[in-house]
Amino acid sequence: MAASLSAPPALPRASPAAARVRTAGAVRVRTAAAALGGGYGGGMEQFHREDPRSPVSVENPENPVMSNIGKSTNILWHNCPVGQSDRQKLLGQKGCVVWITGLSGSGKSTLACALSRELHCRGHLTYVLDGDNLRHGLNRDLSFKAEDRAENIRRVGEVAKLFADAGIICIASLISPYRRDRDACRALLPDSKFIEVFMDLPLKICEARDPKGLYKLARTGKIKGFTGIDDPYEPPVNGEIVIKMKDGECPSPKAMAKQVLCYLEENGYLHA
Ligand SMILES: Nc1ncnc2c1ncn2[C@@H]1O[C@H](COP(=O)(O)OS(=O)(=O)O)[C@@H](OP(=O)(O)O)[C@H]1O
Ligand SMILES: Nc1ncnc2c1ncn2[C@@H]1O[C@H](COP(=O)(O)OP(=O)(O)O)[C@@H](O)[C@H]1O
Repeated sequence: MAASLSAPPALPRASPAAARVRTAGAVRVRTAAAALGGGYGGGMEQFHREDPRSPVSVENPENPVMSNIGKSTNILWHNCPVGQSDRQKLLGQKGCVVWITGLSGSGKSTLACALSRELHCRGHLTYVLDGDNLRHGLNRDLSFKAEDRAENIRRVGEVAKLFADAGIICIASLISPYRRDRDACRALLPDSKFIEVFMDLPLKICEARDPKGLYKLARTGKIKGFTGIDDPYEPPVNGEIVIKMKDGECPSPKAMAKQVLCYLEENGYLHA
């Protein structure tokens, strides 16, 4: 239906790909103006996809769909002939994200490592994305104020999604204190590929552990905005897995890992 359409009058700084498709005379473009609701007039709006993030299948190379996403203009989704299901078959598992959330000191990293080890021993490919570690590199420009935590979680959600797409069991271990940010990650991973694990341990226990001495610093005002002390933690409402105390005891790292492992087994993630 777009074959009769011509390119909009002033396509801002066309990429080589855009130039290529324009000379083919069959351009469908979602412009920055259109993205803002202005459009180019002439019915360009009709070519918007409902979800500009969803992959564009370039089934008809004569008629590709150009998109503007965020600050990226004139971009085109390229499909690869080897897909997620091919990689999953190769690995004998389903790519997914095990998202571990909870207070500092609740045992997120301990569970992430124990789970990764258990899965590895059973021949499964995993990768751990640990909040502390990522803040040494990818997220080193981010602080602990709310908008930076949100950006932290957004980036890790996107990276985790790539790992899951690669067929890997990605274990993300971050405080991720705000429900909205975690839910946004869940939305990135449909088909139950986002498994939220809540470390439901009382603040008192986490604070007593205080392996890095951060709670002490927060209590004396030397760290501001510390989660659980003077910054909020919003527990999951409908998470898949809850790790909690039993008879006043915290389950051992192995027991916590087993709980998650059973979930993965029972829900078919450990088979392609
Ligand atoms: N203000 C404040 N609040 C919470 N945590 C703090 C803060 N400052 C430093 N730290 C240390 O940073 C680790 C948490 O990083 P995350 O990336 O997981 O945090 S978040 O998800 O963006 O909230 C966290 O690591 P864990 O103890 O492993 O959770 C802390 O060691
Ligand atoms: N299940 C557990 N039983 C006993 N101690 C634990 C358990 N999980 C973690 N710990 C201890 O608690 C402290 C905090 O654990 P950690 O995994 O670093 O938490 P987080 O990543 O949530 O900050 C560490 O000293 C760790 O050894």
